[in-house]
Amino acid sequence: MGADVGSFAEDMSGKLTAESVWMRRMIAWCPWLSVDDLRSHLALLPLGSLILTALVCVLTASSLSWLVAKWVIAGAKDRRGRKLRLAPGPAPWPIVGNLLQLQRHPHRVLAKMAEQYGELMTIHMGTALTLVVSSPAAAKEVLLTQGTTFASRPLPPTANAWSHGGRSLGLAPYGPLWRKQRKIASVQLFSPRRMAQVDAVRRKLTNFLEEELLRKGQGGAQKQEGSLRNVGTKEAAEEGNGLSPAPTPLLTETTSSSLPNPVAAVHVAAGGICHPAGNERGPSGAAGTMHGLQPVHLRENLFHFALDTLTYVIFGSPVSPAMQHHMAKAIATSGCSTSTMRMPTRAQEPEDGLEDDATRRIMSKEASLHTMEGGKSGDDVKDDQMAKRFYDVVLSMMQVVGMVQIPDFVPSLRFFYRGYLQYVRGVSNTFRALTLELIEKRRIFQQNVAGNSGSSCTTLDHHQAALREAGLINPDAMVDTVFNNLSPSGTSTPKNLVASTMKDDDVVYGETEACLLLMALVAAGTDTTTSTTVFVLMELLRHPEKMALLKAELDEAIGMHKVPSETDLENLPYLNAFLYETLRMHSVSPMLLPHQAMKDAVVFGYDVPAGTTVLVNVWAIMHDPKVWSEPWEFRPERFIRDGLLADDMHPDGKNFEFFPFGSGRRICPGIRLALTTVRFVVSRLLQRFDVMLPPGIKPEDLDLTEQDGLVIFPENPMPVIFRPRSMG
Ligand code: HEM
Repeated sequence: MGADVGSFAEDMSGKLTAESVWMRRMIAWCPWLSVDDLRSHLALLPLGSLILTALVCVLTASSLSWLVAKWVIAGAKDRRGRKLRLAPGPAPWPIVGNLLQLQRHPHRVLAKMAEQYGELMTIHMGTALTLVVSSPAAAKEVLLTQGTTFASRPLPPTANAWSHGGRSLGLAPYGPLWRKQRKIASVQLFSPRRMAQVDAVRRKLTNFLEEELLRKGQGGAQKQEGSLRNVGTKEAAEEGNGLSPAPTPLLTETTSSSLPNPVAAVHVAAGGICHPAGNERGPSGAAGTMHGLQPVHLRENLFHFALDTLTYVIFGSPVSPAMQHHMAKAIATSGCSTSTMRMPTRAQEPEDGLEDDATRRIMSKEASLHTMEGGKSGDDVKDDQMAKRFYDVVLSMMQVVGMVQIPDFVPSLRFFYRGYLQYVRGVSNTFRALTLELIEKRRIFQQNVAGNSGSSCTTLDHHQAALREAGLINPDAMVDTVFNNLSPSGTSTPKNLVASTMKDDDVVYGETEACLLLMALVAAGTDTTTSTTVFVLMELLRHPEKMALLKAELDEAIGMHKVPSETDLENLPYLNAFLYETLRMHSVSPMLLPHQAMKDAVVFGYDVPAGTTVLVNVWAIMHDPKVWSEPWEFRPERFIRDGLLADDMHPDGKNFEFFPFGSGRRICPGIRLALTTVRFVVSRLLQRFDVMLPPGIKPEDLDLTEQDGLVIFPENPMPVIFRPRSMG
């Protein structure tokens, strides 16, 4: 160092500038630096000082904003000027508050924060004061003890645009309109009578689902009429059903080794990487196949199943392409002349399972209950794509309404947001148009039933009779009661049967409100059930030994062939425990839907001003080691006591350690429908199939990380092989 300083002094002799003084100092402080080093880096000085200045500015700004925020929180006052005592929480940034921290997996981030700040925590979603609830006791307090105070919903611009100003059941503020919608839903959809209807149609639709999964697994083109109904049964063996018993494997087992990543290979085999919207296109390759069966993506198939169940009960008929096919078949086999009807065969279908355009036209024209001779239904092609359109619209809705949208909470940014809101309104309007289409078709159908007494087999009443007989038309759909007097154009306010029986008629309840109610039921009932079923299947695949236990329980109690009744399934401890454990691990609505304080309140000594958004982090509670031992372990056994399902562990909203459907006034009204549906589908699939991972994939390869949205779903769902058990 001495030499360096000496040479430096020589070089610089005679011009001892401020710069050289600075260099000397640097060398004195940092003995490892040489003069050459410093000279070569001299050019970087301006950049360095710029960065330093920026850093200082950022630090100063954040400290100041932190102080300001602290001051704002500490100084928050109520309307009477009284100083508020808010629950503690992380310091917010100016303008955006804590939003930037919540961009991915907000339920997990908030659970982590709650470890530091406690069961009640204040955060700022932009300018919106938000209370986060993360313990059973606090959840009970806000959802039950003070349930009325917190029963409302906040309505940020996205939700507002989606729900036409909060007129949709799930997003409506607590008040007369919500009460009326909820009551109509309870009486008209969730009544025991209607649930019996659901049970009947579910049995039928599950058969079709099984067929569809097998058809897709076989590559989508094999002829399989009636193939599955008998799979694995004695009758099948007698009939020589092509699949049973133990047919010769169609292909030698293929592994995905030609592709470097087995998981990627499987997605390719199942029709491409499964993007968030669930790519369910037909199989296109042999990688990942087993006994000639290819892996099938689950989301769209299960979604169609849930959608068909609901559209049958609500609008009178299923809408998925597969069901359109079955309806066409029912008409064709009913004795009606087929001269006007070209029956599509499965072999004609393109691999994605959607029929070609000509077939679509035929099916929508001839087979759909919505379409009658004389073709009043308008666009036939659109008709047959209805399920796809529902699927797209519900997924878009889950994404737009479910994600944390910064401008929702930052009014000053809304100007840049108008295009987005336009888009949300567009999605909502598409949904509404679809719903109105179904309502209109039902109206035409009913008019025809009333007015058509012709007996010709080419008239609609013949088709309808055939479909009724096949159980594919619902003679008593919910929409008939909700809209008992639809106008032909569907635009004027219908007289509403239900409305006239309700006491709180002070509320406007017209076509828009009725339509939004039906939309809410379809939206809330499809993706939730689908996602839960997918998570159950994924957990079964992740735990083969538990799948074996569950199969053994089903085999022993029900056998492989009997269609179980609801009571049969309700009484199976392991099946229910498995479902509950899945709901605990992967509650598809991890923070329920947001609630809102309707008036000033005090919770556990903390002030909660009117208008505060309340997020109940049920995911955090169901993963809290203080509440659940080893919460990260998947252990259905925790729900079983003395060999029976523990009766205080039901997700009916009474147990605040386990309430994936919420609790109190806004509890999910579809709880029973959801539980019976998932139970039934899972049981039927296990009775009929060996549900398997594609070759090369190990249980531990399964990634169940959640994809964010209003309803969460596995980000990378694994396609699955459904092998008829008779082949095993
Ligand atoms: C596994 C399936 C399901 C789960 C996990 C689930 C969960 C939930 C949750 C957590 C809420 C919010 C509760 C709250 O904010 O306190 C909710 C609300 C709702 N759910 Fe479900 N749900 C499921 C299936 C269904 C089904 C099948 C339907 C109907 C067809 C349905 C209809 C609704 C409606 C209409 C609401 C809004 C209730 C209101 O705001 O008053 N859900 N659901």
